[in-house]
Amino acid sequence: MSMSTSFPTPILSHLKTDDFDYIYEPAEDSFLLLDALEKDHDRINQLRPSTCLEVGCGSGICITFLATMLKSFPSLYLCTDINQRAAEIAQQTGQANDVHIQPVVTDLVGGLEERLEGQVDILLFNPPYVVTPESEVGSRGLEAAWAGGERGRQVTDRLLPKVPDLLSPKGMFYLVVIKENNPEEIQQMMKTMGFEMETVLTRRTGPELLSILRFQRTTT
Ligand SMILES: C[S@@+](CC[C@H](N)C(=O)[O-])C[C@H]1O[C@@H](n2cnc3c(N)ncnc32)[C@H](O)[C@@H]1O
Repeated sequence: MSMSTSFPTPILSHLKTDDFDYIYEPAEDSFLLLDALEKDHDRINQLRPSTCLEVGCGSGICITFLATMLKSFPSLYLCTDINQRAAEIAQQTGQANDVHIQPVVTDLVGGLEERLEGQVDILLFNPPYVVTPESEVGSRGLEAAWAGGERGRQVTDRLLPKVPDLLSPKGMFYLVVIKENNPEEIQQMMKTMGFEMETVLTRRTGPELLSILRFQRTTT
């Protein structure tokens, strides 16, 4: 039986206004990902996740929300960010919400791949998805939060080939995209790696048509 449960948005009152000069301030994309996780609560619960990983955690709002949602499971909540300040703040966000998350400062999942091989039950990525000149990609500061280069896919496309090695057999990968990222092409790329895609939620906010995509190994 499916139960509709509502989980609180993580407390962020420990953040100061000037923190957002350095890290990504949660916005509609972040909140859409929270809504998608809440919508998928039963599905995620059934997986009994023991290792969850968010790439590009920023303030830590998403991985903290997931940890809060799954509080009854003893699970490892890891997150990475290329921005050191984001990693520091994400840890504080976990503490402020009474959950333990472990941030790592690295590029995508650099240094963790071997250790996490086949272990990740839930993988989250709200990437820098805005279409920008290629030259704007590669910062370790605030620009890294949105600059996605050509079609807004430069960073996302580096993570996709790593997903099959990271995910556990029933693991699920949640990805935030906008229409300009060409989700249909991402679907095809992931299909060749043995994954099927479902769109969990879609929402228009201003000029952005945002979607949350869920990938899981194709069942035969
Ligand atoms: C759109 S923000 C999302 C932040 C947060 N997850 C949220 O939803 O509010 C993208 C995040 O990815 C991080 N990021 C960008 N490139 C990265 C990379 N190569 N490796 C790890 N993190 C990266 C940025 O620093 C930023 O915190």
